[in-house]
Amino acid sequence: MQGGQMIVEENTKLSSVLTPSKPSYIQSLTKIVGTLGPNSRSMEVIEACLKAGMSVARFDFSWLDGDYHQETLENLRMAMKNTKKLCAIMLDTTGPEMQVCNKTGNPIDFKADSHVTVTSDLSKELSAEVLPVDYAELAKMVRKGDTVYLGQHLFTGHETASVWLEVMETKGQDVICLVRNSATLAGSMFTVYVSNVPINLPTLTEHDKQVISKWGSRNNVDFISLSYACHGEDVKELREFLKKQNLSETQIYAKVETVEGLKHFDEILREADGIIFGRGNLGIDLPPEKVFLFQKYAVSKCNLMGKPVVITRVVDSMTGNLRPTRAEATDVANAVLDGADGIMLGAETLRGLYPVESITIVGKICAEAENVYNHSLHFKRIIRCVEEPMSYAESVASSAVRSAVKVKAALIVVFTSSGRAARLIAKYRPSVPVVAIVIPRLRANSLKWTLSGAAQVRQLLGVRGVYPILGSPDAATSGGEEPGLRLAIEHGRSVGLLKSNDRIVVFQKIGDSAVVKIVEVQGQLLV
Ligand SMILES: Nc1ncnc2c1ncn2[C@@H]1O[C@H](COP(=O)(O)OP(=O)(O)O)[C@@H](O)[C@H]1O
Ligand SMILES: C=C(OP(=O)(O)O)C(=O)O
Ligand SMILES: [K+]
Ligand SMILES: [Mg+2]
Repeated sequence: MQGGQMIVEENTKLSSVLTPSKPSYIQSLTKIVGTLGPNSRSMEVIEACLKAGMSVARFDFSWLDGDYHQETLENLRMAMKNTKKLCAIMLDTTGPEMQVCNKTGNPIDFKADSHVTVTSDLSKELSAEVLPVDYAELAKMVRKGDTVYLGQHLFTGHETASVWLEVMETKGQDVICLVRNSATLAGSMFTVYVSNVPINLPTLTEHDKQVISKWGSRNNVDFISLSYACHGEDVKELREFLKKQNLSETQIYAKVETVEGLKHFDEILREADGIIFGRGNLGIDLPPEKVFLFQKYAVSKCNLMGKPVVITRVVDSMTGNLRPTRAEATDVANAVLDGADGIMLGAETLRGLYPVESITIVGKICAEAENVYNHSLHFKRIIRCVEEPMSYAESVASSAVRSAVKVKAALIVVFTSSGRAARLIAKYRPSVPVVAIVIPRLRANSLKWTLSGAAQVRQLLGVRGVYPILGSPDAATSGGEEPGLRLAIEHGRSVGLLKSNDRIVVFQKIGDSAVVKIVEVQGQLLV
């Protein structure tokens, strides 16, 4: 393998900048998580989002109730049926978050250098001078000089969409603040965030537990995004809770978005199934010049562990514009070059004017970055860090990725039940798509038999480069290995990823051994 030491392939040609990329069935190997809300909840818009490349839908319970999200989810289900595109479901917890309710929905103008009283007295009316917040301990937790941010639900980095307040003094349950920038806040709810001051509530609140046990169970959610994860223990606690709710298959993505989370990043990563790198809040907790540094560390650690990592808040300005800023577009590409598995869109899809365009443009940027991503450098870095002796599966999975490069394969096919084998292949970041055939398993509890597989398929939709399909439970037993492989080839052909004489690399475990083989599309064995 070549590649050199640069983060992009050293043989990248300047002329490629001017060459338009060919459209492909796969918009990008990097996955796109879209937050669904008022501007992205109709079946038509969701269909367009799926076609544009959204493969995970986030339901943010910081805002509105289960009935509202249920309606959106029903639309998503119809949209999946109509487009024949799968999408995973992510429930995002509220966590210890403070909110201001704007009952009238009228926009509120804040003027720089004016004063505002933030109070926990909820009988007070909301205005540009008084902000009632749903947290009784607020005045006790802040001190003179602290910074309080106030923004629309999913506040963006735009100073015109969020307000920065400086604490002057506290009086009883009131906090008197100086308004630092002029802004107009619209919408029915504003989020309040005090930079670097932990709020005295558990990461998984009682409200979150209720939402998970009702909405999460009813819909068998694929992922929980655990907001404000601060310790490995937070993830463990949620895992225990999920078991009790009969949701033990649900994966946990810890949203690391505070300095507390940063301090305990390694233990959080150990416990979680994936990480959401929440730059919205982190961008407030950390000085702007430090965020990239944590991003590099976090993405690299996730890559080494082979756990998916999703970067948030990339194209904030697309909330109101058809094009991202130059800095945002470059930032998306850099997240891909860092090694991110996914990009999460928040305000852009939830309440932005251009949800579909935001997904499309992010997908295009990701695809361009993937084209020049230095896969071999990544491969070498990962393999250097795996302890020896390697597990057989890891050794063979990495060989599968290497073989795919050497024989210029068009696809890698992997058989998996839990999804583990597909993640192992993805860890080595192949430059070609990985079609994961998920073989369902029959499971029994004291009451009934169930087939696993559907959740594992959807969960792989969050892993860079992996395209899961559900195999048949008897593929492994009836007629040997061919039916499963045929399914992958037919799928690859039908979507234009494979043509005659293309080679594919197959990774599978048979009994206790893991094997790689190289197959030509006609079915003729080359090796
Ligand atoms: N060619 C094939 N066709 C159909 N099923 C296969 C084929 N190769 C392997 N399998 C089955 O796929 C499943 C993969 O599961 P497993 O090896 O446990 O992966 P993981 O550890 O990722 O869950 C096994 O049940 C295996 O028998
Ligand atoms: C994704 C983030 O948080 P939220 O869930 O509030 O959108 C973030 O802070 O980047
Ligand atoms: K949330
Ligand atoms: Mg956040």
